[in-house]
Amino acid sequence: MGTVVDDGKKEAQQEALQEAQQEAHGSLADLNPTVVFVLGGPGSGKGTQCANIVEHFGFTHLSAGDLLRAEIKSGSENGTMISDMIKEGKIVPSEVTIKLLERAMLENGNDKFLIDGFPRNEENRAAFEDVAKIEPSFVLYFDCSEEEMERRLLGRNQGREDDNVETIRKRFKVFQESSLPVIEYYNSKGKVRKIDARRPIEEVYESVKAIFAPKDEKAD
Ligand SMILES: Nc1ncnc2c1ncn2[C@@H]1O[C@H](COP(=O)(O)OP(=O)(O)OP(=O)(O)O)[C@@H](O)[C@H]1O
Ligand SMILES: Nc1ccn([C@H]2C[C@H](O)[C@@H](COP(=O)(O)O)O2)c(=O)n1
Repeated sequence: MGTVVDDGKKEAQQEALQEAQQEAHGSLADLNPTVVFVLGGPGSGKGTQCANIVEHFGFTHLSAGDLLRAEIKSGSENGTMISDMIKEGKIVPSEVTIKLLERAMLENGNDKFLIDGFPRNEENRAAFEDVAKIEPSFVLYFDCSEEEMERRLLGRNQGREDDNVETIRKRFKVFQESSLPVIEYYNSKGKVRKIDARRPIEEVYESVKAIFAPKDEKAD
């Protein structure tokens, strides 16, 4: 049985979700955007490859992690909670992340989005489906070994508070336990395009390109 505090928190989360639903029905449904989810372990190269796709295929890149970090910087009332969760490698409640994604999509003006690092768990996936009523066209999955991802993250040098060995290992565990089941879910629907992300950046991009531009079409 939940405590009064738990119940209050759940109620607030539900209210926030409902609010997001109301906003979304009117507008995201009208926009009816093309969405590609970009998933893979921390440091698998999602952001790096998204930058290439944006340049050649006219998508807008929305990184859930970047939106959450911007929310912390903005001084929002959720900032401390988001920051604490990111430092622990934990996944922020869906209603917070979905609101940020929704706002970013609606403000953007494009109708083709790469949504990077989302959905990160079943709660993210189900809540997004519920609120946005959007099915991804497909899911790009960058598959990489933990050893290689750790090497890349420790060399990333962007001053991220979660790029330290202790948090990186927690992020790997969360990826294994919570994010892989989401990839499995989409795989069972034939939506996953898996890419061997252990190779050099240019080689990985060759495989990415083949997915976005079928043989007889050329990227800009
Ligand atoms: N194929 C690659 N080979 C070697 N280094 C790479 C490759 N792809 C990306 N990198 C480097 O690895 C680091 C992590 O890449 P990137 O930020 O794109 O990963 P990510 O999957 O978006 O990570 P996160 O989920 O933590 O945000 C960066 O320093 C990037 O330059
Ligand atoms: N859907 C998401 C995406 C990200 N986060 C939090 C937890 C992650 O460890 C952190 C960094 O994400 P990244 O930039 O590595 O994709 O942001 C989340 O809670 N929910």
